[in-house]
Amino acid sequence: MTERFAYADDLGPEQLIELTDPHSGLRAIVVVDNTAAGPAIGGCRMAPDVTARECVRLARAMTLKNAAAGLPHGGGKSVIAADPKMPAAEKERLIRAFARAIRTTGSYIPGPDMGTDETAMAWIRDEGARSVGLPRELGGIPLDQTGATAHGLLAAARAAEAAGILSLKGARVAIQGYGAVGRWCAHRFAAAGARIVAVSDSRGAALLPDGLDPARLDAVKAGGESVAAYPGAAAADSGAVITADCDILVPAARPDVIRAGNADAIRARLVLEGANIPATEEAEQRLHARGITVVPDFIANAGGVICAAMELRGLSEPAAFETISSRVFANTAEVLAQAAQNRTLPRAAALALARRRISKAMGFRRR
Ligand SMILES: NC(=O)C1=CN([C@@H]2O[C@H](COP(=O)(O)OP(=O)(O)OC[C@H]3O[C@@H](n4cnc5c(N)ncnc54)[C@H](OP(=O)(O)O)[C@@H]3O)[C@@H](O)[C@H]2O)C=CC1
Ligand SMILES: O=C(O)CCC(=O)C(=O)O
Repeated sequence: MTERFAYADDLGPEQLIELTDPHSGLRAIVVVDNTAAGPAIGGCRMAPDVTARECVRLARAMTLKNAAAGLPHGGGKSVIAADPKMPAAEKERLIRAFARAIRTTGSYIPGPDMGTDETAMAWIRDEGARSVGLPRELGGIPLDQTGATAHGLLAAARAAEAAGILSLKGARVAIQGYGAVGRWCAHRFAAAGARIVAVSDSRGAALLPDGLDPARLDAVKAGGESVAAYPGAAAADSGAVITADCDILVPAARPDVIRAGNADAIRARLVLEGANIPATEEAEQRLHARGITVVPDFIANAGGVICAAMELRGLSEPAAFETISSRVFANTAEVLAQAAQNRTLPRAAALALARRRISKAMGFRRR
């Protein structure tokens, strides 16, 4: 029996649920990690190669993220094992089957994540389940369409700038992933005076030391091509972005892309974790030893879930965005200051911050 509880520790997970439906072909996992602070919020991911372990790790990242951001929410996550690029009608059928299956799975509220978007959240709501990150027409603040997470990542960069790590103006930025998070990062960092020197998607990368224009990147993607087709840029493998010559690296795609095997080749001075769990523990330690600052995922990419929580409370879009920048800036500043003072990794400082809040919330529970 013990192998059934291989993931359990002092925080969770409270629930790990496998969902299958032979009729629709649904195969999904929901993990509700910890609900001491309130109902669990976390994205619903669709990818062909997701695992239960990945979902457990992602749900834990949400527990830490929501606590660090001071939200009255616990952490959860769900993964649907399927190709997100399947025909639209098939995808809608699968998401709707997922929604029907989670109507009774307790305390979990999904939002958009890799392979899902605002429309998917609307289908979930339409099937009678809860969801956040809804289209405006349903009273939502569409967090992917508005770039909520990138807004927070820029605030994290500004906090790093205030801590004297680098200057944003003229900084060379490399971004892995050109979806909801990566694309908006390109736009926001470029607007803040940085230069986007490398970008990738699932099919390849584009590198241009003089700078890629986000509007042209959008046009390339809108034409159905990979960013690697950007006119005048050097095309490379998707992975090339990780070790590109840059000042700021923003991984904004898959887990564990920064690992022992490539950590020593990273040339950035600042890594802002836009993706969830993009670096292994060993890799973060190696980067720290080389003087590279890593702002951990659950601090840097909290913009999306802050937006989702503000939507649930009926706040306006400008108020939600103001909350994102102030909370992500303050948390990043605090984590960097604590890490410098205690000579620890920023992740260690961030964990201490989040765990303090979770412990307090858990202290109010019946024993
Ligand atoms: N959406 C949000 O608000 C939030 C998302 N995150 C995290 O950010 C990450 C990205 O999410 P999101 O932007 O929503 O996802 P999307 O599905 O919108 O976009 C994912 C992007 O990653 C690209 N991609 C997939 N595999 C690879 C690969 N192996 N190498 C390079 N690029 C790849 C995709 O390529 P292609 O364009 O070819 O499909 C696409 O451009 C995830 O880790 C997610 O959990 C974190 C906080 C909030
Ligand atoms: O609810 C959301 O979609 C955003 C939260 C999320 O999944 C994340 O931050 O990874």
